[in-house]
Amino acid sequence: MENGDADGKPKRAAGRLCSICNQKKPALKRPKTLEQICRECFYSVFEEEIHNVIVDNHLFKPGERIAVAASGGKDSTVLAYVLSELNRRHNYGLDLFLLSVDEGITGYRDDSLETVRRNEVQYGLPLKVVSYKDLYGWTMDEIVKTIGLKNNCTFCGVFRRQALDRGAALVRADKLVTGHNADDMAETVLLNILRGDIARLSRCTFITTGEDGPIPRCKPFKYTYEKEIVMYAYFKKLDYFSTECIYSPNAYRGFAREFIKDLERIRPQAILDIIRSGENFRISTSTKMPEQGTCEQCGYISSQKLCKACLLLEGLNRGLPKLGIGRSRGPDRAKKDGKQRTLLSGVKGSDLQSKQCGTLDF
Ligand SMILES: Nc1ncnc2c1ncn2[C@@H]1O[C@H](COP(=O)(O)OP(=O)(O)OP(=O)(O)O)[C@@H](O)[C@H]1O
Repeated sequence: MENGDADGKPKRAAGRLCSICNQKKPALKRPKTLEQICRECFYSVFEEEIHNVIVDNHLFKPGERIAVAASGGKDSTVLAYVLSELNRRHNYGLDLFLLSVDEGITGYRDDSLETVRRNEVQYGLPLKVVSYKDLYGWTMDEIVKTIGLKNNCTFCGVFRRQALDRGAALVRADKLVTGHNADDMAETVLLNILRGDIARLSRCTFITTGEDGPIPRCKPFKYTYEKEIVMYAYFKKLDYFSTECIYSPNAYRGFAREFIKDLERIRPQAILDIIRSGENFRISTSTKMPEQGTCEQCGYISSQKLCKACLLLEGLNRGLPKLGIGRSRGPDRAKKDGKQRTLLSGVKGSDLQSKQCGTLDF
């Protein structure tokens, strides 16, 4: 029996000492395992789990330039901090820097970018900012004025994905890392099941994606719980921005989020189980998948003639902002749908099948 008292009862049961080091008083109940542990042991398991994920999945090679997609929020702030610590401690030999996208959302992104600018100094990581205005000629404030609140996340998700790739190319990054965490991953698995989106379901749990695209993206927090990220940021007193986007109610994802939180309350392991079931999902080899090519207009990867960003931009610039919105329809369905043809006159049939909103893709 470990650490037995004279009466034979283990000390751990009394809950007086950290269940890892058995020396210090516990400071928290670890959300992932419900163990009572001290602060130092929490830092160490939190950081070492991330290190193990990095090593086991061969995420980086020495000498690589790594862009940390930094929004100023808790996840990417903790990611930038922990990666720079691990890089030093384990000699990864990485050249790290911060990459931020300014979507042009007054009262939200301007404030969070201030946080990233402070992080640049605090962590000694150079920062590059790219903006929607420079890349696309539109800010999100202007887009929302044109299209209203509904569907604005589609524009933002598609544009951000491409903006991060373009920013990473500008600074000659070898890889991009994002702060997507285990909760985000489990939500996305659920959402892709609910939508019946087989293609995305099969790839949304990959730790690295886009190896055939402009730049590979990695998610070192794939198995890291959101609650632990918040605790880590809190105990370490990291400087991050915690306001929600003013344009993003994102109700559908919100339901999945609440459901995951309910499951977590009953059984914390549920988050990892959902990720594992997504990982074990296999598509029949006879299922036809979209072929990847490049956009005729901008040269970005696309399975259609025009990439989704160009299609959305074309709609905005032509005063038809709904042009690229909505789920794609097969050509037969589109042919039968007279209304659709009128709205999309001048746009070729295949454009209707452009990729959907990037928000369900990591
Ligand atoms: N404007 C941005 N600039 C750079 N990276 C971004 C930006 N917005 C999101 N990201 C990247 O995408 C990840 C997921 O973003 P999302 O908005 O879904 O998350 P979040 O959970 O609020 O993350 P965070 O706490 O880091 O803001 C972020 O952790 C970050 O790495």
